[in-house]
Amino acid sequence: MITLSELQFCWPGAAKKIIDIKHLHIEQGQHVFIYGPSGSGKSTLLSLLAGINRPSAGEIVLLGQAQTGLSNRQRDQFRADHIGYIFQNFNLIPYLNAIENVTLATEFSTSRKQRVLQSHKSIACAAKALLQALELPDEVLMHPVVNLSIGQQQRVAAARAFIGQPEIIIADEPTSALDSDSRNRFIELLFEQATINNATILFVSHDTTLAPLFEQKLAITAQNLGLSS
Ligand SMILES: Nc1ncnc2c1ncn2[C@@H]1O[C@H](COP(=O)(O)OP(=O)(O)OP(=O)(O)O)[C@@H](O)[C@H]1O
Repeated sequence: MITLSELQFCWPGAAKKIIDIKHLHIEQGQHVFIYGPSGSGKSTLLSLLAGINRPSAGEIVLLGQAQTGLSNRQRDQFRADHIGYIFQNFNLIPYLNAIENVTLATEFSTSRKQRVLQSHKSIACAAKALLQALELPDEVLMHPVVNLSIGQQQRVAAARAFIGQPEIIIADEPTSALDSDSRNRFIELLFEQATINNATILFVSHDTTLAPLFEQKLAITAQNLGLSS
């Protein structure tokens, strides 16, 4: 569950607010498509939700936890425990293999590690199962990810976001380098994993042909923000 109230954000030195949201509520488990023109503030909004930047005013409540009162360290821990982030450029460690890249996400969160070990005999086994569910071929599991195709790296990035069942998955234009068949299949796989965990997905893309796949659409423009179903 995500609630934003009177949320404002202005980059230091900028003349006007880039984010100005009166109220927004997203129920747990929703798949939300966030779109808007280049420069409208989509990535800025994600950085606020992930606690990377702090709002200039207003409140973000994630999973019942108000984020404003948290210290930087507490926000970092909250992110490690509850948020899986799929970056546009994936941010994988190039010389580590696929399984190592995925297990890394649990190194910063005891709760994610414990959740994994409730259902798997090791973190590596869980990483392998997730990568297989996301259709990464077995023969590349042990290759350094720098040698993987873009579509394969994207699956590793998704598995890293999902391991340990974080409640919120943030995906910032993760499909921009893919053809339309691979794009749709990747989104289907994301939804399958999210449904297993009842995770909320916040998915940013320029590609509005993807919007019908999502239950909710969030349009961001320079002036306003609206949610539709
Ligand atoms: N670190 C920063 N410091 C100052 N201004 C920034 C910073 N990051 C982004 N901005 C500004 O904030 C505005 C919104 O940028 P943002 O990256 O959030 O847009 P976006 O909608 O994600 O764009 P795109 O679709 O091109 O990725 C832009 O005017 C940008 O120049």
